[in-house]
Order: sequence, then structure tokens, then C-alpha cells
Amino acid sequence: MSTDQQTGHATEAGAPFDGRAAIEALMVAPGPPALGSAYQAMTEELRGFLDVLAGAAIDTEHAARLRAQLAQMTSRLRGLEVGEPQRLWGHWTDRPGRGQALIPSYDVPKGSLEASATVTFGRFHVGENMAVHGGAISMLFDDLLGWLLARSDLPPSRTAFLTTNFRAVTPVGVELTVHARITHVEGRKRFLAAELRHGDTVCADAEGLWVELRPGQP
Ligand SMILES: CCCCCCCCCCCCCCCC(=O)SCCNC(=O)CCNC(=O)[C@H](O)C(C)(C)COP(=O)(O)OP(=O)(O)OC[C@H]1O[C@@H](n2cnc3c(N)ncnc32)[C@H](O)[C@@H]1OP(=O)(O)O
Repeated sequence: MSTDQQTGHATEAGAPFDGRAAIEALMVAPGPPALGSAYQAMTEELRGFLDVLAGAAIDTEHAARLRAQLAQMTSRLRGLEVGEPQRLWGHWTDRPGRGQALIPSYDVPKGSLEASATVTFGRFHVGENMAVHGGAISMLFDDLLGWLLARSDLPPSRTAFLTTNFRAVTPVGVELTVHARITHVEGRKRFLAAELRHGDTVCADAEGLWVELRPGQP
């Protein structure tokens, strides 16, 4: 085995990195259930920390103390770094939120062509004026649509384009509903659409194209 320099993936010596195989491998939990529960609880705690920090007015001493505590935790984790396929972050595909804090946690059922979920953005994702950052909304759509596809019976694909329309300010700290659907499939191309609502108000919608990876495509 050797390591792909760009992706950190372990590959057979001389074999090119295969994106399809790597995505298919993600459909199995990366560790035992007890670790999954502990990891999920840890990422939820991290979300809470980031939201509170983003909304807090701290003083110089508090900022310096936090920096020192974070530096200590970072150095403890450094020795535990692994390659991309072995990482735990975001790879708990059997759990809502998948063990990551990049976007709010949501859950969609397996094997469906459309799904609805609830999400709540915290203050970490505020752009300004207590409106959710547009980039965070696009990221939610990319993740949700990609995850809907990954959970369908279709072979692995990757986002080719994603267009987001911001229709109304997306509020922070309240439950929102997101609906995602695979609208049609043409050969390797999958067209998808999504909508984010607060009650009856459409906050944002999106449409995008995902292209099925060919065997051996990175
Ligand atoms: C990867 C995630 C998996 C999930 C696993 C589960 C784990 C849990 C994850 C949950 C969800 C995470 C979600 C993160 C999702 C990302 O973050 S993905 C990262 C962002 N996207 C990228 O990096 C993609 C980069 N681009 C590429 O890799 C390649 O361009 C693509 C998209 C694979 C397409 O390349 P290609 O296979 O060479 O496609 P090509 O043969 O040129 O075109 C095929 C067809 O598509 C059309 N097409 C291609 N691109 C476009 C375009 N931009 N506009 C219009 N048409 C286009 C072509 O015109 C062609 O049409 P036809 O002539 O057949 O009618």
C-alpha cells in the first residue's frame, strides 16, 4: 500500500485513487456503536461551544485562556491524525449529523428520491443581523442533496453545479424545514432541487446537477 499525496487515501501501490470505491466504503460506520455515540455527543457539544462563542462578548483574559485551552487540545489531537479514509469526522453515516459540525444536524431516510428534514442554525452560522450566512445555506443544500443521493440506490456522484436563491432572511435559533428531491436522472446526470422554509416562508431554494463518477474517477 502507498498513500495518494493529494487525498491522503491509502491505495494499492501505483493504483490511482478511486472516488466511487471511497464513497461506497463510507456507507459503513467507521467504528463501534459506543464510539459513534461518544463521537456524536462530542460534535454536538462542539456545535454548542461554537454557537455560544459566536454570540459571546468575552474579555482579553478570557480570550487568552480559551486560546491556551484550545492549543492544549490541538496538540493532544496532533498525534492522532490519520489518512482521509480512516478519519471519523463526518463519516458516521449511520447517525443523524454524521458526526460533524460544519452544518446543522439533520436526518433523511435511506432509499428515497425525496425527503424532508428539520434543521436549526445556531449563531456560529450567522452572516450578519441574525440572518444565516448565505454560504452556510448553500453548504446545507449541497450536503443534503449529496446525502440524499448517497442514500439512494444510485451509484456515487459529485456536485457539478449548485444554484441557490435567497428568497427571504433565514432566521437563527428556530426550527426550519428543508425539503430535497431528485427531480430527474439522465444517464450519469442527476438533477436535484431543494427548498428551505421557516413556517410558510420560503427562505431559500436551490437546484443542482450531480454527475455519476466513472469507475476509477478520483
Ligand atoms: C462526493 C460526495 C459523496 C457523498 C458520500 C457520502 C458521505 C456523506 C457526504 C454527504 C454529502 C456531502 C456533500 C459534499 C459534496 C461535495 O462537496 S462534492 C465537492 C464539490 N464538487 C466537486 O469538487 C466536483 C468537481 N468536478 C468534478 O469532479 C467533475 O467535473 C464532475 C462533476 C465529476 C464531472 O466530470 P466528468 O465526469 O468528467 O463529467 P463529463 O463527462 O464532462 O460530463 C458529464 C455530463 O455532465 C455535464 N456537466 C458536467 N459538469 C457540468 C456543469 N458544471 N454544468 C452543467 N453540466 C455539466 C456535461 O455537459 C455532460 O453532459 P452530457 O454531455 O452527458 O449531456
